[in-house]
Amino acid sequence: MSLLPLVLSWTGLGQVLLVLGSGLGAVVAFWTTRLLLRHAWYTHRLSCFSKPRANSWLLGHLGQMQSSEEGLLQVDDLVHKYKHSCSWFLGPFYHLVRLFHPDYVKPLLMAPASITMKDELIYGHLRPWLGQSLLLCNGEEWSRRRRLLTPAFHFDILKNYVAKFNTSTNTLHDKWRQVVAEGSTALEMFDHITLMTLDSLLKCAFSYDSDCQRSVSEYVSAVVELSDLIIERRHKILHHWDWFYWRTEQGKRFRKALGVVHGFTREVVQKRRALISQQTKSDTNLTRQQRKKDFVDIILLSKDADGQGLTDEEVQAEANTFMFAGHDTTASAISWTLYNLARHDHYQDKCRQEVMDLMQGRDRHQIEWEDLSNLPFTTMCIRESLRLHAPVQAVTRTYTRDMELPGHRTVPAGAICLVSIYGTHHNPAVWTDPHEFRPQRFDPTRTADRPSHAFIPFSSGPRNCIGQKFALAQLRVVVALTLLRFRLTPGENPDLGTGTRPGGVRRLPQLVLRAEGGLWLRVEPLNPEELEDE
Ligand code: HEM
Repeated sequence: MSLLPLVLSWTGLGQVLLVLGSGLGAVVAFWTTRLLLRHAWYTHRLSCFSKPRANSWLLGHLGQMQSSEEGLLQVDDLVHKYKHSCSWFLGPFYHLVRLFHPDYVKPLLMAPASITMKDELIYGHLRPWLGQSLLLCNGEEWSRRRRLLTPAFHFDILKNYVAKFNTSTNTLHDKWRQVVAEGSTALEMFDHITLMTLDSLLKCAFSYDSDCQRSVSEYVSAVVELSDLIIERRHKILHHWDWFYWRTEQGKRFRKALGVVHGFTREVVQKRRALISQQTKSDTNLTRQQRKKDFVDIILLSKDADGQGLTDEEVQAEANTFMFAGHDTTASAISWTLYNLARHDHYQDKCRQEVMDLMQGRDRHQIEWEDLSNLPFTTMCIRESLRLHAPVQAVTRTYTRDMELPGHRTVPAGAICLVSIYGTHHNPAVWTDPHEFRPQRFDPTRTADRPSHAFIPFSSGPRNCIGQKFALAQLRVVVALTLLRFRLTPGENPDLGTGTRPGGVRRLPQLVLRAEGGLWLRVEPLNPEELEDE
């Protein structure tokens, strides 16, 4: 065999490789130059903001942000030092402005939705689960959906949910009594309360009684799994790359849980659509009214001015979002409120007295819609807890045009604005002793004492939380019924001997604010024999 063809083919291959190599080199050089120029441009445009010390001119603050107690203490330091805002960058890729003063936050949150975008860095991983839903879409598409969904959160609809909140809370309390009777001294709040919020959301969204507080529900387990996996994905930089993620163990688990959740929602929506069209054929006023009973019904029937409604896929996306956005956030808010009341027994007693006065003369513990506005002090405690332990720590936005802020500072179009709810709620320029639990701050006669955007647990402006009235109603029902039936005191994780120490917990900012090792409280039934009958 002659060596000549082999040598020739190697030479040819060498040439091909040389051409490919130089082509690839040119592409890499082009993109690197582009990235560095972009980096230089943003660095220049953001120089009007103070910049905390970075790791290097290229890596910036990469690796400095932590999802832990230390991360929150770091925000406290930034707020203390920079008062309103600072710039921050993660390698040459992401350029951020961190904002933590009401005067700086306000122009951004109040900007028209048409120029406001949700950035993919924070929200992108939710897309496979929630699709192009209200939480994630932008521009005209967002406006259309918000118009179609707003009726589902009207007072007249929320009223109907209050009975469901009572029922789910009763189940929670039955479980607590049982666990206490079996000898447990302390309970982990998040586990119990997350199941309770999922239980009530399933009732409100789909009229579905999952019994998930007492038995394992495949759907509920899948929702919890998806929430956990999203947090895990955020922390692993390689997992941000879709192609890689879907091949990992976690990616496969995510897909499996997604199958369960999407399958459930699809089935409910399709069955309900069929039921509605069947009922439309035999249309009477009665059937019309019966139909408008849960979230899926309402959004299936919702129509634009031009008579267009949402498709089945769009309804599914919104129902998934309702479950996602509603369960962890409300569970966090309820858990932290109970924790704060456990640590301040004089406020707990005062709230309990308020609820007992309200219940006087009634033969059963049932909070009605009309009662919600008659719990002023309890509501103040809830608001103060939402300030001190805001479930959502920050929201991020980008803008399609430059945004003017006080002090002649400009955020250039495309830069990520990280609005720190935690920082704003703990800014000493706005709140005296911001780390103290003081419900009096929310005395209705004192609202004029603080700037309009000092308290933003539900964000603000056009993209604020559509579910805030729903959440506040549920919070009041759960807190009121809990105080009627139980005395709360700080407890300890029996396995670790840590948890809710008198000195406080280590906070854990994930998708929502949680506590490392859980939030442990002692729950002591107040009138066991009377409550057995409920
Ligand atoms: C205490 C409980 C809650 C808190 C603290 C909370 C907080 C928030 C925040 C901060 C946002 C803005 C997110 C962003 O801009 O990226 C938001 C948006 C949203 N929330 Fe809530 N939320 C709560 C409960 C709920 C509930 C119960 C639902 C539904 C049942 C819900 C549904 C939504 C939706 C759909 C959006 C997106 C609105 C839009 O972009 O137009 N939330 N929430």
